Amino acid sequence: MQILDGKKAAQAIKDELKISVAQRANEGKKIPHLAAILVGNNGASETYVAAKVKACEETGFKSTLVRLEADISEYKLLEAIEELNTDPDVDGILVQLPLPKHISEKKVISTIDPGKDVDGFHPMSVGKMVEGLPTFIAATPYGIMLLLEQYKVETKGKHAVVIGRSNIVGRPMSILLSGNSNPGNCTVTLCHSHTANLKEICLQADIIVAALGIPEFVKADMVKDGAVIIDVGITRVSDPSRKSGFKLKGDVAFEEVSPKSSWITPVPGGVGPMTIAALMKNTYLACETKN
Ligand SMILES: Nc1nc(=O)c2c([nH]1)NC[C@@H]1CN(c3ccc(C(=O)N[C@@H](CCC(=O)O)C(=O)O)cc3)C=[N+]21
Repeated sequence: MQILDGKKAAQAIKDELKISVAQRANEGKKIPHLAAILVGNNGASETYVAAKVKACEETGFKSTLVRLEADISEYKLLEAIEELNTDPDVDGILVQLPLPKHISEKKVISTIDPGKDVDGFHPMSVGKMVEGLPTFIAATPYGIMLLLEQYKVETKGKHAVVIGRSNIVGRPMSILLSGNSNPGNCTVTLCHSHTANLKEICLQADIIVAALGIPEFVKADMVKDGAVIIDVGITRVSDPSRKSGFKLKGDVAFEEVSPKSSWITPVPGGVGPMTIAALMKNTYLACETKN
């Protein structure tokens, strides 16, 4: 068993970006600027957005955090996005999900200027990704691809089983892994809550991407010897022995699954930090393309 160390790989990406940004500054060029919108004060969202702002500071990016009340109207939120769309200094826009129930996430995502869509959630970005055209790729699937690349994990000809069909992780992941480049060239099975014989399908997997959001769902008896395990889950479960009152659990039962795996991502320290590194790469790309 070997660890796919997302924390380390993410640091390497941020170090590279930091040098590129310093070089741009030296040449008198514009520095990347990420604007994040946070609606309400969901605890997990606060943590993630704070981590994104911190990553900007570490790499020399400019960042702006726009905080809006949980009861803001959809119209007001769309206005805030339009303002960032037209601000020439802003390169990347991210609206932290999930949003309050009264706001349409689809409408919000579609309002973001596709040239600034560093989350890669806009239908235009998704369409380009499906066609294999250069575009912003959603940060979590992109981060996973970068991690596989960094550790030179062989994917060609492998059977990848993706569990979870969300627009932000499972579905794009299935498309990227089946793509005609490296990493990729997998045969992909996309599983979800209505999949019959999930255990049997998982047992055939050379690569499992667990992105369903149920803590410790993937058990040892679902995993073939030598499989590569990518754990996208990050559920907060209560743990009174900790200062924070919770600990993070992945979608994989790490203790029993890891001995069977060839490669495995830990939680925390796996996919999470790579998500942020990928977002930074997208923001740098947005800046470079525009300026
Ligand atoms: N518009 C939008 N874009 C996103 O990219 C987005 C989003 N909404 N909503 C929620 C998910 C989740 N997400 C994570 C980012 C970092 C960590 C991360 O850094 N995790 C650390 C631990 C952080 C902690 O202590 O909680 C780790 O796994 O090591 C996790 C999850 C981005 N998402």
